[in-house]
Amino acid sequence: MTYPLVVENVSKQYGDKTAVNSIRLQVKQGEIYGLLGANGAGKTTTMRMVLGLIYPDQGTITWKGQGYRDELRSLMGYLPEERGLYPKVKISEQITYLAELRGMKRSAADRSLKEWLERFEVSDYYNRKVEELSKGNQQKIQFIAAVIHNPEILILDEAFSGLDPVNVELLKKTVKSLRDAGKTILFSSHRMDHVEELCENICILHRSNTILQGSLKEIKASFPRERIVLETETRVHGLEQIPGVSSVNEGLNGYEIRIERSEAAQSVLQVAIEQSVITRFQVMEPTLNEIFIQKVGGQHE
Ligand SMILES: Nc1ncnc2c1ncn2[C@@H]1O[C@H](COP(=O)(O)OP(=O)(O)OP(=O)(O)O)[C@@H](O)[C@H]1O
Repeated sequence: MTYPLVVENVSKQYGDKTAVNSIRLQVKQGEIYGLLGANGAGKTTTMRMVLGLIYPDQGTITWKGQGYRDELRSLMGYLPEERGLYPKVKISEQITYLAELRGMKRSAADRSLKEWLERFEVSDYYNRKVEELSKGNQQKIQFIAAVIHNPEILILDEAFSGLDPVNVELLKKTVKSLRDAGKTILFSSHRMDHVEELCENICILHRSNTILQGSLKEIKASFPRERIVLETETRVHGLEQIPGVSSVNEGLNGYEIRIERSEAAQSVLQVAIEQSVITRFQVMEPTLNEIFIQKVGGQHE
C-alpha cells in the first residue's frame, strides 16, 4: 500500500507550548481519515501543517513522496474551522477569485461555481453578498470555495458544524462522493456519529499526543462490549440484582443494561427468558462516542 499523504513524527511548538507532539498519519487515496480530539488537542495545527500554511519543527510531511512545494496549492482544498469569506463581496466574485488563486481560469471557475450552486440548490446566491446569507448557507459557499478547483487532497475542519440536518446529509453525501472519486480527505469533527459513518481510519489526539489510532473497526472490536439492548413483551424484574450488572435503564421499548464483565450478558438473557418473551437481545459494540469519552473524558481539561 502506498499512501499519498504521509505525516511522519511531526511536532510543532508555540513558544514553550507543544501544540502537536510526534504524530504520524498515513492517508490513502479515496479515504476520509478522521482526526479527532477535544478542543485544543492539536487537530487544526496538524491540518495547517499538511496544507503548508505553517511548518513542523520536527518530522516530515510528504505528498506522493515529496515535501511541500508551491505546485501543491492547486491540488489542495481547505475548509477552515473559522470561516473566512468576505461579508460584503458577491459570491460569484469572491469564489471565482479564490479559484483563480488556486490556478483555475476564470471561465472554468465560473462554470464550476454554477454547477456547485446548483448541486447545493442555491443557484440564486450567485449574485448575492455573503452577509445576506444565513450561517448554514454561508457554510455551503465556504465548502464550495474548498472544492471548486477539484483538489486531490481535501482538508475539512468541522465541515458540518452549524448546518441543519438536511444540509448535513447533503454535505455528507458530497464528501462521500468526493471520496469515491478518489480524493484523499482529512476530516476533523467533534461529532462521533459523523466520523463513524465516514471514516475507515482514525487518530485521536489528546493534549498534542496520539492516544488511539488505527482502523475504526479494529479499535471498536478491541474494546469490551458492556452494553446490552433488551426488548421483551412484558416487564422483567430484578435485572439490577444480577451480579456484574452496573446499571439498568428502562426506556419505552425495553432496557439498556450496562455490564462490567462479559459473563453477565448470559445471566441477563437467562433472567429475561424466565420472565418474558424476548423480542430483541443484543450485546452492543461500544460507540465511538463512548470510546472517545473513555479515552479522553477522564483527563479532559
Ligand atoms: N498561533 C498559536 N499560538 C500559540 N498557541 C497556539 C496557536 N495555535 C494553536 N495554539 C495552541 O496549540 C494547541 C492546539 O491547538 P489546535 O487549534 O490545533 O487545537 P484543535 O484540536 O484544533 O482544537 P479545537 O477543537 O478547539 O479546534 C492549543 O493549546 C492552542 O492553544
